[in-house]
Amino acid sequence: MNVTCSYIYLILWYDFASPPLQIYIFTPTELVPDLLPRTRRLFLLLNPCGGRGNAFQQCHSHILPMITEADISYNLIQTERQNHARELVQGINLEEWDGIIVISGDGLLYEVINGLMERPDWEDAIKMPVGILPCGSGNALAGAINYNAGFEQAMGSELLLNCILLLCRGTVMPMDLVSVTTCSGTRCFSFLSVAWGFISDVDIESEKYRHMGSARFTVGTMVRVASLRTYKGRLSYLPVLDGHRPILNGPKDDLIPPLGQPVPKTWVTLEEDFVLVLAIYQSHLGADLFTAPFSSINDGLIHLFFVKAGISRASLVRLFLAMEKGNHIEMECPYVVHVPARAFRLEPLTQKGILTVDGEQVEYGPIQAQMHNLFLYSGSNEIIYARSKRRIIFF
Ligand SMILES: Nc1ncnc2c1ncn2[C@@H]1O[C@H](COP(=O)(O)OP(=O)(O)OP(=O)(O)O)[C@@H](O)[C@H]1O
Repeated sequence: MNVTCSYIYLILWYDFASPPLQIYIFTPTELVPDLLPRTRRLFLLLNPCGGRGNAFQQCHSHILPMITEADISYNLIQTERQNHARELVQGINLEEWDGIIVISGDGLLYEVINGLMERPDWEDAIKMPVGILPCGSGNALAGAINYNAGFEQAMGSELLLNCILLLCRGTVMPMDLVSVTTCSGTRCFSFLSVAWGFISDVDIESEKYRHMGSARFTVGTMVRVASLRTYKGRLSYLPVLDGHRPILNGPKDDLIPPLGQPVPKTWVTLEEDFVLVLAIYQSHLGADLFTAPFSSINDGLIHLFFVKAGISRASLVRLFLAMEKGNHIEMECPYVVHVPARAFRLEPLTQKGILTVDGEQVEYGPIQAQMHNLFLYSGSNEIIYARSKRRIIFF
């Protein structure tokens, strides 16, 4: 049969971006390679020091065989130091890649997103899909992606396998991105959380137990519960009054006045003794911490949680245990408050403390943040992609 002339060619392939199955019917006289979907090219960044330091082994035993099978081509670079990934993404040619994937914890993705935003062509750079294959300690974004994709909550290799499958499948979806300004005026971009008090203390103080993997947080929690501290601070936020998202014009912070100027009168301000303040925009704070069950990857909301002083140690432990399955919301503990917001400002009034953005320690002092729903760096499954004004992820 001469297929190059008088027959209609029926070519079936799976279009990963528009499930389920798409049928493409061609009536050409010739099959040309341009008509077939191009092999995806991914820029893989591996942190050999993330989590228990086994990313390299996971890469060779699971990741590379599966993505090769999925006909994805890649360049794999092992990061050599902190901020290496940030520098690398500032220099890449965007045209050459279909996505940047970190094989690490959330910290490396934080570097990648901020590296992209620091480029002079950030408006194009941020359209680059990004993704995460969890090989860190907390793996919060991977936990959120896994949940969003409908998988059972998973940890370790199971979570990694789910995420590799989603990457191979290749769907993209939008994700929220928040700009955070610290006391020196430095601005960074955050996809996960801002934390102060108990959570950031555990995160940073448990670095010394890094060899334990995610168990480091359990040990850190116990240590911190034993010497429970409270922090005085002022928390102001712009509440969500209607169901609509504000119309924002790019990454200019148009909801928050500069630090040092008072917040608008429409904001709510409270001064308290806090055990913790957490602003989270994903469902998970760690792969096994289902902190904001009502949150979705692109709901445009900052979920503000705070725990007030007065909570007993036992209640705090119960809170974190229930959080594993997301049942802490039903506890209705009077010391625990949740408010959805568009923007917030946190002014610590206690002299010493730890503040983190996406689990990374930042300078201590007043900090504020706002949601940018025009640049949604999707995290959902694997790859985040910004299409025009929205950021989308590959599943
Ligand atoms: N070669 C390297 N040596 C030392 N540190 C590195 C290297 N490459 C990257 N890093 C740094 O390691 C830090 C932690 O990385 P990562 O987030 O991947 O792991 P994690 O902290 O164990 O996981 P998670 O953030 O999910 O808790 C990042 O801040 C990153 O800058």
